[in-house]
Amino acid sequence: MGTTSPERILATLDDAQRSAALAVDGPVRIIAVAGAGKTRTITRRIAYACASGVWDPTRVLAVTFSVKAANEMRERLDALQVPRGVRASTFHSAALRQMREVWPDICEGPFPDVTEDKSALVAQALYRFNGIRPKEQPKQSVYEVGAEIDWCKVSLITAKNYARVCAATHRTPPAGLEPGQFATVYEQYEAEKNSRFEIDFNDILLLACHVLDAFPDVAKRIRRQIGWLTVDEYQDVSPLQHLLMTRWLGSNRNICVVGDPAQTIYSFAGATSYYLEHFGKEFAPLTADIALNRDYRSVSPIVGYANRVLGGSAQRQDYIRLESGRGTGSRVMSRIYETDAAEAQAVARQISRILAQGGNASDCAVLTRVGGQQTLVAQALKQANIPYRLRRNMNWQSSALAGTARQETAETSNAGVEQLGVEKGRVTISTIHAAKGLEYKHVFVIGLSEGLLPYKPQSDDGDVEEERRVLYVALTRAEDTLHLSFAKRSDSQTTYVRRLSRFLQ
Ligand SMILES: Nc1ncnc2c1ncn2[C@@H]1O[C@H](COP(=O)(O)OP(=O)(O)OP(=O)(O)O)[C@@H](O)[C@H]1O
Repeated sequence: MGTTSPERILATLDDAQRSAALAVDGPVRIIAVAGAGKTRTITRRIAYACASGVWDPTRVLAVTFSVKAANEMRERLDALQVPRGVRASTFHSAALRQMREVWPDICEGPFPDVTEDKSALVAQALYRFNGIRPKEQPKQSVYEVGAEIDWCKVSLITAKNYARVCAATHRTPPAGLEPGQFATVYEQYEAEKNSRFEIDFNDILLLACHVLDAFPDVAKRIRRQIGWLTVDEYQDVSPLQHLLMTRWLGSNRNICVVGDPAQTIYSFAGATSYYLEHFGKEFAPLTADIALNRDYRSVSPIVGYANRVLGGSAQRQDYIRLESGRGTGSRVMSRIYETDAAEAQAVARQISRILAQGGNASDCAVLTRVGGQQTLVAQALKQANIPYRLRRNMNWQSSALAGTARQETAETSNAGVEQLGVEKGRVTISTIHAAKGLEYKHVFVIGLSEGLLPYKPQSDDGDVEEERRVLYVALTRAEDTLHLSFAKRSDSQTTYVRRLSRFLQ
């Protein structure tokens, strides 16, 4: 395979992207709005530094949060003919690989198994606490307790500290438990896991932090493999991931972070844009601090709409205004329907029209706040003989482990493909969270009413702000046309009338 010349690698970058790619030493922050080409910029920065001989490819690590994003990065690096030694992976798979590699030097026994069934551990922990047999534990409680244990771990909160954190932050434990009771269940979970000689996903990172702290020789070996570290989606880093990042670096300052504070949509799971915002202080002085504000993805009416949604925020000073990198296009369409079924059928009709005009099904996406909204849309597309696939986000952390059979998102599809031919593909019906990082020519965002977006009118301002960012992520997936809608009632029998989402008023 030939190599691409350093200058050719930079050829398709604009001035701001180019200056980010040229800053190959020391701490670099790139704040990029949606569609600003951050993936393009960081992959070309890596390719340029390797091709020009400044970086040793075998010591380059780029981490991101999902298997999908890591695969995408690897594909782009391959396309740029970056030497194989460059690693693009998730935090979890990078840490797991390191731990498996060094384990024989620090421990006699085998490396523990990564648990395949966290719910079983949680159900067992609840059983030890309340005496209800694991199989009879309410599924919702098991899910919520599992999510809270994850949140504690990524937030670096131990069972011992949990009650204090709840008191200080007015946090309510899940499943009707008191803080002290939840702490007991959390302890039981840890005990059950240890007794099975298993670790969970967060333990991989906790273990890596511990090994890097406690075994200086091993730490030196791991750090030698990470000469240049790039962290993508840095607005979604958790305190645990940040801790690991600092342990990987040691005294090394070759760190590049890239992210968008307006796309933080995982705060509920412990992610925080704090580290992106404070990177300048933490790693001062920075070699480069670059803002990419040109959206190359969306036509200007969509960019204008996304700016309006962010502009309505009390935190708008934290977000960067988008500039359109493309010309003008169709205006954003907004519609109100009588019922959810009418909304779904209208979306199917509009997609039929796009297809009749020669469009591809794979260029269309219907985005929903929650998975439950997808059934009616799927039925309507099926009735209209339009092939589709469903994307739902699984637990975002368990999706972060590459090299297992796990998929980034749960995907199912209907069998109508032969109607259109494979080359015309399928319409994507996706939750907004699962569509993060993706782009489609035609996007339909449905259910834009109070209660659905923002999801459940929430009392906490922080939660509502996160919902605004979720909407922003949805809007900025669209390239050419954007269709917004909501239905007044869930069905014709319901008397409760929904109101338009506050974000669109
Ligand atoms: N300099 C450029 N010139 C032309 N097109 C560009 C340029 N930079 C990026 N693009 C295009 O803009 C779109 C978005 O780029 P990319 O997927 O790299 O963005 P991103 O910043 O990672 O997106 P997001 O954060 O919204 O997920 C892509 O279609 C890409 O090809």
